[in-house]
Amino acid sequence: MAVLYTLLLLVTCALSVVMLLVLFALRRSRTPGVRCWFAANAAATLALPLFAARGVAPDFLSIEVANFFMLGASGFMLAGYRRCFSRPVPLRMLLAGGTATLALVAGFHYILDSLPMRIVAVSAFHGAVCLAIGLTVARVPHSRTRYPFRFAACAAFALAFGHFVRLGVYALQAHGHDGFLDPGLWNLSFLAFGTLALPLLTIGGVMIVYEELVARANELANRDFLTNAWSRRAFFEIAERERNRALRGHPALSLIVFDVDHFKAVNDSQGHEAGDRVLVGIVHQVQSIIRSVDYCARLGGEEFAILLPDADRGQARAIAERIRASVMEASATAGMPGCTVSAGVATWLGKPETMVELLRRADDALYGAKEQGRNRVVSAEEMAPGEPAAAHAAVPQAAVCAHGR
Ligand SMILES: Nc1nc2c(ncn2[C@@H]2O[C@H](COP(=O)(O)OP(=O)(O)OP(=O)(O)O)[C@@H](O)[C@H]2O)c(=O)[nH]1
Repeated sequence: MAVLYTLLLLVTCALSVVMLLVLFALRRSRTPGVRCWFAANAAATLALPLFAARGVAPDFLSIEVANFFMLGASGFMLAGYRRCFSRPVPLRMLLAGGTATLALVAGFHYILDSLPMRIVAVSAFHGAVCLAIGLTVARVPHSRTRYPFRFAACAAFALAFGHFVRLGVYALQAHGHDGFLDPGLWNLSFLAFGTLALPLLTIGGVMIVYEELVARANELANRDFLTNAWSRRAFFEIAERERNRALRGHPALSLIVFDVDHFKAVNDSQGHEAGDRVLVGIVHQVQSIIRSVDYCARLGGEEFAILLPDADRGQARAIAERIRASVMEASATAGMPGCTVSAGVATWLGKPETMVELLRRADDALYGAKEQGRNRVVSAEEMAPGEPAAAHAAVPQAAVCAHGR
């Protein structure tokens, strides 16, 4: 049986080495926490062979030094999770708890030699750390709906529970034993359970980092770098999704396309950087006007689209009008001299109309607004059939090509 315990400890050590290799691959993710998790597994790889060497190596090494590294491993694991979520690391508390635990371990070794009491002391520390990890993850917004977060929180709470049961069992001396490597159901179960602790918490952390990296990559792909509006690519995906939703019983779906008037003149007179600031300022204003369910996307250059789910013709026009008035007002006060926008509004005609066709109608209305003198809103319905400004037909056509419709 002693061989089985030693084997379990060495398998745990091997798992920590595997975790080190996995974490090494994440070193360039620049995610806070990865280094701490790496340190946690490195500390465990040092501690576990020392535990396994009990009876062979001097007691000081297999008890005090081994526990020193194992307590450090727990502390680094918590620090990793705290840093990962930009939460402060309770360094003083960890140091105080770790030092007190280590003092108790030494006391229950040199003064009153009691293995159960040493186990009680370390279980209290490891249990508290796991509980703190579980609470840290569970408090992250939306953690309940995201699998990696649920996984890490459940693992941490289960491990905390296991440590506290272990503490209780040894505190009550429910099971008599003479040594760490004694054969016994409790010993074996706790050791087998403990084997999973660090790997489980590391895997939870790695899954969270992976999820965050995917979210970051999506954000980069879907957002316009300058204005943080949705990108053109994301716009067509969102538009298709909203059209499908509209087909399922929410038929009111409208689109505003707007464009900054004489923007070339802004660039030419005030410089490209000032032009950039104008674009950012306008999107900022639009975001403060539209509803949380609406989507503002940059189609290219100084042309933007706003998709309005559950908005009929009148509501869409009212929102476009508010945007136009707000930009004009800001142009007088907020460092965007002479800046106005023209907008075209179109409301989805139902099943036969594709999003590209809707965009074409909104675009035609926009160019109608430009032709009528700019700084105004025109609805697609106001345009006579066949009126689309031929000079601008190339823009929607480009969308047709890009999206295969
Ligand atoms: N600063 C800045 N300028 C841009 C950006 N993208 C496109 N532009 C400029 O936007 C201007 C668009 O000019 P035009 O297409 O002639 O349009 P306009 O001057 O706004 O005229 P109308 O739309 O007819 O009112 C060009 O000068 C482009 O260089 C950008 O990201 N930043």
